[in-house]
Amino acid sequence: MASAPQNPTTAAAAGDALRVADLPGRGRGLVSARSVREGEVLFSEPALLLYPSTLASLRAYCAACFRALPAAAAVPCASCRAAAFCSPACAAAAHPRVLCAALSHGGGAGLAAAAPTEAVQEPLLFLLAAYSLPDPALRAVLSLSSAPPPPPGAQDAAGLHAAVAALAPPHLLPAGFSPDLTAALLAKDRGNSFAIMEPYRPGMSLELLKARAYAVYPRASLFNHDCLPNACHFDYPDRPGTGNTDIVVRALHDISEGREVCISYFAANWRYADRQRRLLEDYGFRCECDRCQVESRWKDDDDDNNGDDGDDAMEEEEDGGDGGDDGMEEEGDANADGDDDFPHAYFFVRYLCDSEGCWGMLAPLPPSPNGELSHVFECNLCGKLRKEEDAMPDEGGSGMVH
Ligand SMILES: C[S@@+](CC[C@H](N)C(=O)[O-])C[C@H]1O[C@@H](n2cnc3c(N)ncnc32)[C@H](O)[C@@H]1O
Repeated sequence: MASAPQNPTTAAAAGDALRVADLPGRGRGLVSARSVREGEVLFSEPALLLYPSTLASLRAYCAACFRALPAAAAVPCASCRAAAFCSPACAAAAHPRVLCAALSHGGGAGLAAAAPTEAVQEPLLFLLAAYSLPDPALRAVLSLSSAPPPPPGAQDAAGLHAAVAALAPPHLLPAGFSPDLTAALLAKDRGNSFAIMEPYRPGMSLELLKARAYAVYPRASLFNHDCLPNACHFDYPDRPGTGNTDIVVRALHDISEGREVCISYFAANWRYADRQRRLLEDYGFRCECDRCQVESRWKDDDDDNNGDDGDDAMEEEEDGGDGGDDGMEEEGDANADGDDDFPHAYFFVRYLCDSEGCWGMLAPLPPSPNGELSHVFECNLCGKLRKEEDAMPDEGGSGMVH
């Protein structure tokens, strides 16, 4: 398996590829402002908010850039001594100040006591990072769309608010600090955070792929969902230079001007019932995309085989969702009565990674600066590079323009 490219943002065509549009029944969305070619980088953008996924990841990764900490040369944070940086430059950049103060609380034990499980650590670390933001950035987070309220018992917003109040010095908290603001922020996290995944290394079990951090990207948060997406995102946290935590979004295939550009909020091979449940519970809408319209007519979709774990989908992309024989569709799934009932089989063959146990999406590498298409596809989860002809020996161009 070839390694992932180190500079995947090259060859973005001139001119902004996307514009924001109000779309009936979908809120805001991103629409192509011109025709887009397969593999094109639609944009890359830095995070508005970046936070460690767990307390364990705080100890393993630089608190500023989230690269793995060098074993010998890590620079401890001079204030909290609990977080560390990979270099003096990152130490100078610092880490979120409310989080830093919370890490010092109780001689360093306060945060761990308040958040004993990873399920609590993630939202608490989010809140501590969000309450560290300067006012305009906090308002930008609050301008994003909100996830629906979690089911009763799923997230204790009042308890998380009390933990922030106990851990953070009051003078560091914003004027509007309140249980309502905390609940509003948590709804933004659930609806908009992206996982920055541990990059795949050859030989690594795909089950060990975890999020090392989560990030909120203001523009990428405007992507609506489609079960047959025409774009997908990549992260390259270990690439050299600045911008290693930037999100990179690439087109899966050619997109004509005026088309909405969508990503999938979870692995694209989930079954109809699981997709609908997740989208309704975590994002508050019923999906009526072309694929769902076809699959809603299938008679025996296995509703029992869902394994949905209730995690936030956009945020928890690393969990694969379903585990085991996991409610994921196989190409030519028995649900389909025949080829006519599975018109999107092409999509699965071309864009779904075929590495064992992987559920990533394959997007073409960007066209070269002179416009030549790459014909090599990169998986956004395991990093596999696959030649186009290896997926579809008898096919020529993509044939997909939407
Ligand atoms: C990450 S935001 C996407 C941007 C959002 N539309 C906005 O106005 O900011 C997710 C929310 O967008 C809406 N959404 C996303 N995909 C949708 C779809 N296919 N159909 C209807 N609503 C959708 C839902 O309200 C969902 O909770």
